[in-house]
Amino acid sequence: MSETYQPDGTALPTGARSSHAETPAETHAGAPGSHGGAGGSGGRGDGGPPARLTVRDLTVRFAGLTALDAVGFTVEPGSVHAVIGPNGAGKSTCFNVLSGVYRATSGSVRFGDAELTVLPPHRIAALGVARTFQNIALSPRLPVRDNLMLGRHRLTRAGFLSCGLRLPSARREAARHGERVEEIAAFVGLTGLLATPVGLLPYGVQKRVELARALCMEPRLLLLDEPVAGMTGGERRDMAGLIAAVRESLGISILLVEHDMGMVMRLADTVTVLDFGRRIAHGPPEEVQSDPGVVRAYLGTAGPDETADRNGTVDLPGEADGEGAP
Ligand SMILES: Nc1ncnc2c1ncn2[C@@H]1O[C@H](COP(=O)(O)OP(=O)(O)OP(=O)(O)O)[C@@H](O)[C@H]1O
Repeated sequence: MSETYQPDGTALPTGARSSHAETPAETHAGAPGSHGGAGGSGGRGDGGPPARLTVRDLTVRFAGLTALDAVGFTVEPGSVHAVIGPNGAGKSTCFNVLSGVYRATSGSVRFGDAELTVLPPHRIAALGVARTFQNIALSPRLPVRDNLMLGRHRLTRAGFLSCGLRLPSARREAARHGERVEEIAAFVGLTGLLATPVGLLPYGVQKRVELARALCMEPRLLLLDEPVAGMTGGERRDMAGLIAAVRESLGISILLVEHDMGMVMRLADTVTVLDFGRRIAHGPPEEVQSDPGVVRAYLGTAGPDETADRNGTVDLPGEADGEGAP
């Protein structure tokens, strides 16, 4: 891992944006890293400046099926960008290409100066791209602290031998990572739960642990795959507030796939809508919401009585219940 570690010790960028300040960061326990991080191993993923993500002509084919068809969009540094669309639209495929799990058939994904389509997942993570999953991917028997420490793994400089021998340098580094984990746990509201096995926590709290683990990677770009799926109304509100705080306090760019339209409309600066692998709309949430093509994609062409077509879980644009409100 040593080649991926950047001991820059810098703070994560503090967010300067305020257009979505409905949920102030003060509701969380301070921004981790906004006061210098936890020492040398607490630096941002690659020590570089916030980077733009540019997706161009991205195409993915599986045998005879085109899951993504020349899709393009840009995620500006420090912004929240949502990718939405009915079931099977290609959202997860897009995320899987961005994180290196799937190979693109053609097209380009640039993150800063790096071309992601040629990199394996661990190299993409090393550039500061962290991901959470639709289904929780944590170790349920391990306490929250250990799950978060796993997020620090790629930032660890000490080698196998020095860790095994418990050399002072390795101990110091482990202590710094431990402090950083505690800072991030406090920010996410998990301080009292660090010793609790993840499997014993309510679902909504587990989702927060997942987000905290992604933050432990010191990302510059967070890919959140349906972060409020399966949550209660209260849990959704908490998570929406937390995502807003991550952006406001840390300035991390966020790319979000989410079916909760209330949450998308309130959190996102820009929305890209996919349908059958094609981009059918793109722009600010309020524009996209009233786009006839988008309404048609969600409703189906047969009319509003057939709202349960491809899309049993999605609130239709304009019908958000506000549960996702930060
Ligand atoms: N590994 C794969 N092999 C073959 N087909 C796939 C694979 N992954 C996705 N697909 C197909 O690609 C299309 C897009 O799927 P994808 O999961 O990206 O859609 P989605 O928008 O994320 O849907 P959902 O909202 O239901 O998660 C679907 O037709 C799906 O069946």
